[in-house]
Amino acid sequence: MTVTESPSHRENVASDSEVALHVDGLWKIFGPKADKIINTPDAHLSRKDLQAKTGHVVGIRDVSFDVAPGEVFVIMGLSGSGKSTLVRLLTRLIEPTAGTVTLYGEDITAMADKALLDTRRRKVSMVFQHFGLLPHRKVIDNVAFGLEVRGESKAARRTRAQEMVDLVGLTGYENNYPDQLSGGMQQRVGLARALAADPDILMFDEPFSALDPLIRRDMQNEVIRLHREVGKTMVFITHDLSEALKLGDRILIMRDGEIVQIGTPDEVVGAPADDYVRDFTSEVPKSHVLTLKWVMRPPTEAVGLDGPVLQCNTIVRDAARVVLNHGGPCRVVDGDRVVGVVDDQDILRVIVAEEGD
Ligand SMILES: Nc1ncnc2c1ncn2[C@@H]1O[C@H](COP(=O)(O)OP(=O)(O)OP(=O)(O)O)[C@@H](O)[C@H]1O
Repeated sequence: MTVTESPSHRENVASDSEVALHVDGLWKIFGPKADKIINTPDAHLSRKDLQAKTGHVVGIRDVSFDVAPGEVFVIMGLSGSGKSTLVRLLTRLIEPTAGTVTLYGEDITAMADKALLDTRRRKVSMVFQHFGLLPHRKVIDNVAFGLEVRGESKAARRTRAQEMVDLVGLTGYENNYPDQLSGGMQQRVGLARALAADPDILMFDEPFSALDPLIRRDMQNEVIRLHREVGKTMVFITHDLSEALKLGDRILIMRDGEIVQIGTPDEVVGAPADDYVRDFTSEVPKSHVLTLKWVMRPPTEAVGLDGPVLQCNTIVRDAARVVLNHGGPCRVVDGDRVVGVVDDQDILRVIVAEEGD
């Protein structure tokens, strides 16, 4: 039988039981007496009430999650939801008030300064909205900067930096200075610099927010391509839902410093945890995100069917042509197991509902 595979990069998520990043009970309360507040009932007051009562601000409240090796994990929320605080806590650029962060088995929260610095240099790369390039250094030397800091030889860092410049499509611009490049190209330098260190994990804090929409789309595609090529674990912060849905294997949605939902794009759109997420996702073109799992009917009608067979993780839009061409019900499988059937009506229902949105 022919099985139509979903082309999604989401299949790259490691099924490995090893965890790349483990975050457990993480809190950040801003203010001089945060330590005193953490284990009291006050810690559970709303952000507004705690601030009114004590002058302290809850940045992050009891956040726990795991990121799998090779996963693209997106943290998404509106302004003030705590995204930047959370990503800074992960490498202790901000000290947590409580909780632990473990990177590939190493407890970041317990590290002494030297070990922490070493971890930041060797195991984690950050990409920020403001590229943070050194203006007096050429592209190649910006890309090599992290390698220089950690003492690699000039020849080794040149070779590595050139490979990274080529990887991000900047061949020929090695000797330019940052101000001779467009915003999109400067962010490519930022990506090359982050990858040059061969880190265990890449963290992106709203890297494309300052770019205009077309360049932004190019850069998102670039991240997808680079992820396919290098397979690194990525934590990506954004306030943009379409960016989150496009890039994320899973998405963590935050509000007021708390987790509202963690799920795959189709889970977030197909089964929003509450009205807040439902509101967020109401404008999303469902056929671009939902998989057949969400639209199929029970497999009872599958007996005796032949014709096309589709994997249940195929995006509805990608399955539409096959199903509509076939005309009748098609089997939906999970691996080899038949889990449902889908016909043209099931597909059209999603597409028509989308037109009505
Ligand atoms: N140093 C600080 N002192 C006091 N409060 C802070 C501090 N840093 C952040 N906050 C507060 O913590 C909350 C979360 O802020 P954070 O910047 O992490 O949100 P965000 O989701 O990244 O927002 P944005 O997208 O606007 O940057 C906000 O209420 C903010 O005012």
